[in-house]
Amino acid sequence: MSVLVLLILVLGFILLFHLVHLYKTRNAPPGPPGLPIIGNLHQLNTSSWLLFASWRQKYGDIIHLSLGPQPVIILNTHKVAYELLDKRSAIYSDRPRLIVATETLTKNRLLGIARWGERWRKMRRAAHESLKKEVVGEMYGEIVWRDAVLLASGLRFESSTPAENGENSREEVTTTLAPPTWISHLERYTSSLFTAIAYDIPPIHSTTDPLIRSVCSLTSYITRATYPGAHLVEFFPILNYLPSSLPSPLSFLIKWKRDAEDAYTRYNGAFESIYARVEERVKRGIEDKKSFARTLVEEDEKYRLTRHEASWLAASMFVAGADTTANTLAWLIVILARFRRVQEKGTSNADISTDTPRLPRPSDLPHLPYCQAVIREALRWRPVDPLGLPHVSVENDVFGEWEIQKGTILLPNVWSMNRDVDVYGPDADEFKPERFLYRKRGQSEPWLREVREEGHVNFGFGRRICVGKHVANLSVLMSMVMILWGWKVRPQLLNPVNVDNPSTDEEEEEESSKKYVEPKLGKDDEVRDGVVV
Ligand code: HEM
Repeated sequence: MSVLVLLILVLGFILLFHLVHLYKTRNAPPGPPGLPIIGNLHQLNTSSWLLFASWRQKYGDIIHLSLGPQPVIILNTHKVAYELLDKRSAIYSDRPRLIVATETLTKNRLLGIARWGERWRKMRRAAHESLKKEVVGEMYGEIVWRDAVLLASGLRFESSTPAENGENSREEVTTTLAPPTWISHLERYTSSLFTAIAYDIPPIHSTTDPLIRSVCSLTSYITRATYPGAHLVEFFPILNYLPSSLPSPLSFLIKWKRDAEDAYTRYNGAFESIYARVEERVKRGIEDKKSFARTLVEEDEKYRLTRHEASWLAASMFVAGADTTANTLAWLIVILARFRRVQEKGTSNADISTDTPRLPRPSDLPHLPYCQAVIREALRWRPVDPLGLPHVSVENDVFGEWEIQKGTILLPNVWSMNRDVDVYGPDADEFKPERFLYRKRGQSEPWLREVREEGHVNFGFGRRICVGKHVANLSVLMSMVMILWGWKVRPQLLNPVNVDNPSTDEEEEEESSKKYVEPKLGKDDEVRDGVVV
């Protein structure tokens, strides 16, 4: 009898919860129906951007979902994203409450996931002023160049075999790198670059350097912790009140807390001590190159950051920059290997026309429109952040005929926006750098088209737009140009003949390219734990 009463009570509660939910969302934008309590949680998968894009036909540009009690809105087009996230950014610039990643692991001091408020504003201002387009080239151009040289030359030292010298003075070398190796080169490069930008520390040469491991481990901890469904406590915040030491068998309920608190102590110690070293050098008047941390120390009166905030802000640079940039470069390598024509055009654009062959310099980059177009197209075509970063509304709002409740999570579907045929035309799915180029009458060389936000939305929106986008563009372009200048990138051969088939005959080349292992460009194989793909 009592079991029956309990069952009726539970079912009654579920029904009541569902009715309240339906009432609250009666004016929300359209979306797929969900189940009581869990809403649409069961429909999410590891490439939800594809699912959301497919829902566009049925429900439209703006779609409402419920993840448990959490209202979520998917923005599938530029138009709705600009209307809400750009034009109304005073309402839509908070981040979701993340008990593990934001509150416990980073104490709300990591800029990318910090909640909207006074601390975020202070940190954002300091970051914005030190990473503006006008200062980036001048402050970090040399560091970016040095690390790009190290990346291109570093690729040479694994299983390199000198080939016959060509007629020109460049020695030709063939290197075969398995994916984990070339990807770890990219990770070494971006960790080295962004720790140098943050603190002006010497370049890191080894892929197994402890600093690299630590940067990668924090980034992957955060990306895993921010993925929806990663921790039960995000759906049941009451678990946050359990003491850190629960006896077994209940201790698993609180393991996330012990792990995140220990990790916070470790990372905080490392970030504060590296920042204190920069402070010490500034106080002693030691002349160093510019670095982000150095600017924060020198301008501390202006920005009014505590040391705790400043040291986490400096760390925010490499946490936000290293993984995104390494993955963008990884896609570029796949693209260069896959599209030979693109590589050839890029190489002739990067082979700077001087009489003496020399390494490309940052000052050459504005004169390489084809290479710039390749970067834009790579970001558009294979966004490393297909669902951007979530924004949260801080007020109730009305958009057209719909209501958007305070506390709603808005997910910009970058993937869908970057492939919108209404914006890019019927060839939106194709990799085509030429879409960003045009020719002036009477001139043979192409020019880079002026387009809004470089023709893609990978860097996000409104007041939370990527603060490091100018450094990202500079470093990705410099390193790609350096790789093109020094290397030919080829997929590994199934049959190791014709590595560099000099044939110019189209058909023969087409035939020989069938012997290459096609790099996988499937839609389902691209997820690497978390929000960065
Ligand atoms: C290709 C590389 C990169 C991509 C695709 C990328 C993308 C993004 C995106 C989508 C956001 C969130 C925007 C939004 O909320 O609407 C973001 C924020 C951010 N990015 Fe980047 N980023 C890249 C490189 C970098 C680099 C190199 C740095 C640092 C030097 C950096 C620093 C940041 C920071 C600090 C934030 C947080 C801003 C805030 O929340 O106020 N990013 N980035």
